[in-house]
Amino acid sequence: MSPLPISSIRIGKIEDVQELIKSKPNKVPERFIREANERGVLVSLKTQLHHHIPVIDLSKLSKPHTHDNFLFEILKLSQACEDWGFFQVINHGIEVEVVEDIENVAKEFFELPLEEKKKYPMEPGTVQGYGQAFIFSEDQKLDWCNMFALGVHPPTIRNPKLWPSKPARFSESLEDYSKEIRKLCKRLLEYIAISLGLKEERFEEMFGEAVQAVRMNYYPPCSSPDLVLGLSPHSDGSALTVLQQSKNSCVGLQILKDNTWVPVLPLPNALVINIGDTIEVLTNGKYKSVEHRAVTNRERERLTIVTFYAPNYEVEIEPMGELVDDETNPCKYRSYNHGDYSYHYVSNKLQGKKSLDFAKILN
Ligand SMILES: COC(=O)C(/C=C/C1=C(C)CCCC1(C)C)=C/O[C@H]1C=C(C)C(=O)O1
Ligand SMILES: O=C(O)CCC(=O)C(=O)O
Ligand SMILES: [Fe+2]
Repeated sequence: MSPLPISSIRIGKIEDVQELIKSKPNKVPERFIREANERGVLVSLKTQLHHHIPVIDLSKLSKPHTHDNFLFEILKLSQACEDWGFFQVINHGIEVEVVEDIENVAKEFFELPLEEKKKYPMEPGTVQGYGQAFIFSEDQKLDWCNMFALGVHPPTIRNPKLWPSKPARFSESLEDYSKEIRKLCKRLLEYIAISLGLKEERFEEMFGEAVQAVRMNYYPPCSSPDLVLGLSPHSDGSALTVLQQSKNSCVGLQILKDNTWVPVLPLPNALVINIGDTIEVLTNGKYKSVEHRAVTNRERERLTIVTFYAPNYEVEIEPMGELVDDETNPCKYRSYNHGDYSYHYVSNKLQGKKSLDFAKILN
C-alpha cells in the first residue's frame, strides 16, 4: 500500500499541540475549535454510573472451572460485540512489566524535544511517523493530539527509518509488546469465532499473515476542553483494536451509543478491545464497529497505545456465508480486497463510519 502523492496535498501548518501549550496561549487557536454540533450530546453523570462497557474475564475462557462458566463468558462476549462493539478484558495474561514498559517508553518519546521527534515525520498523505494523520486540506479542523504511528507486522509494512533511536529501549519494548498483543488478538479472534458458532481457527485461516500497526496518541491538557476534540469520531478499519490507556491518563475515550457519547471508564490492568470495520463486514453487521472519539481534559494529559490488527492486504473480504441468509439476513456488504480498503481508509479524513460506505450494498 503506497502513500498518496504528497505533492497534491496542501494541509497548511499543523501545530504541534505540546509545543502550543508551552507558549500558554490565552485562546485555543481557531483551527482546533469545533462547531457546537460536532461536540454532541454526552450522557448524564447519573447514567454514566450505570452505563459501563462489558468486562470479559479471559481467565474464564482460557482456564474455565466448568464448561458452563466458559459458555457464560462466551455469551457475554457475543452480547458485547453485538450491543456495544466494545469491551474491556481483564486477566488477559500479559505481564504487567510489558504493559508498563511500553507506557514508559511512549511517554519518554513524547517528552523528547520537538527537534528529536521531527526526525520521524509523518509526511502528508502517509500514516506512519510523528505528527497528525488524516489531514487532507488546509481548512480541515485539527485534533488536540500528537500521534506517533508505526507499521509493525509483517516486516514489509515497516519503515525502519521511522523507528526512533530515543528512548533507547523503544524498539525492544515495542517488539515485546507487539508480540504479546498479537497473541492476544489471535486468542480473541478464536473466542469471537466460537461466539459466532464457527470453528475457532476460522479467522486465523482467513487472515493469513495478519497486519499489525501501533499508534501512540498523546493528548495534552487543554484550557477549553469543550471547544476541541482529542480525536475526531471514527470507526477503526481494523478487524480488532486493542487500546491501552496509560496509568495516569484522564478519562477520554467515548463511544456513540443510542446517539449519546458514553465515556469508557478504564479498569486497572484492563485493555479495551473494539470491533473494527472488517469484523462488521465479515459478520454481515451482526458484530458492530462502533463510532468513538477522544476528548481532552483541562488539567490532565492522556496517553494511549493503540494496536490495529487486520487481515493481510492480499485477503478478499466479504460477509461469511454462515452469517448471510437471502431471506432473513441478506448480504449487506460487497466483496473487496483488504489492501484496497486500507488504502481507502487512510486516504480519507476520520468521519464517523463513512469509510465503510466503501463496502456497503445500497438498496
Ligand atoms: C495513523 O494510523 C492509523 O490510524 C491506522 C493506520 C494503520 C496502519 C499503519 C500505521 C501502517 C500501515 C498499515 C495500517 C494502514 C494498518 C489505522 O489503521 C486501521 C485502518 C485499517 C484499514 C486498518 O487495518 O487499521
Ligand atoms: O485515545 C483514545 O482513547 C482513542 C484512540 C482511538 O480511537 C484510535 O487511535 O483509533
Ligand atoms: Fe479508534
